[in-house]
Amino acid sequence: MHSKEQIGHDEYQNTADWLMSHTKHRPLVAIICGSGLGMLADTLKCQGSFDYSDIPGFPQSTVQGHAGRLVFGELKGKSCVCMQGRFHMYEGHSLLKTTFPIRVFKLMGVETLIVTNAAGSLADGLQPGDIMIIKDHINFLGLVGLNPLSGPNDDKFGPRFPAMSGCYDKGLRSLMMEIAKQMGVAGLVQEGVYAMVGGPNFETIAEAKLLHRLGVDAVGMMY
Ligand SMILES: O=P(O)(O)O[C@H]1O[C@H](CO)[C@@H](O)[C@H]1O
Ligand SMILES: Nc1nc2[nH]cnc2c(=O)[nH]1
Repeated sequence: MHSKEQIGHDEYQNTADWLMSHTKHRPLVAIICGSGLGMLADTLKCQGSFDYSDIPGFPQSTVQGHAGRLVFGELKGKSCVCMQGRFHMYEGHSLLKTTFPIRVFKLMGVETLIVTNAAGSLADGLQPGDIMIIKDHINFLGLVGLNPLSGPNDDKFGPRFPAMSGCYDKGLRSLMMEIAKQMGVAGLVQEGVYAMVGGPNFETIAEAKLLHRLGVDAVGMMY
């Protein structure tokens, strides 16, 4: 990492404490709503929401279609927190800032993180509008050293050298497939490999061909 930026444990804790003192919800699940999925948060019951600009330490959303709001509430009886809008590196945020909310959620007791995003499909058989469940990823930024985990390690958040072989939970992936079958939309859902690039430009034709040959099924700009 070339940036010397660091965020101390206290800063994450301050934000987590502020949120916990401003909501009665104690979510175990966090959902990041990508482009086009913000309306999911509007369906939560017993809602309480905060504009990112009112939350101490939180970065700000600058992308159209990302409301910039943290919504707490119940989804099918489960307490959860939804990000209506995420932070991207192409907006000018450091990678540490793009991932800031995740560590805050961890400190609030969240155990399951569901990430969603808009992406470009490269796989044969993956049509615009289909849903791809991420089974593995290629982090092109990480491969060249641009990683939010670079810098001094905070052991309270995890080990210095985290294993990545099981980072997308198999049980949750199977559950999602099962639910798609029950809903009669299994034909629109498949598993695949996601690649993260910096954006904000979409890929050239040559880049898309290269990614496809490398085994990438969908490409996007979310970390
Ligand atoms: O759902 P999000 O994160 O916005 O994902 C994708 O959609 C936007 C481009 O259309 C980019 O922000 C890209 O990252
Ligand atoms: N990089 C990238 N991000 C996207 N977000 C939505 N579509 C795309 C795409 O085709 N490429």
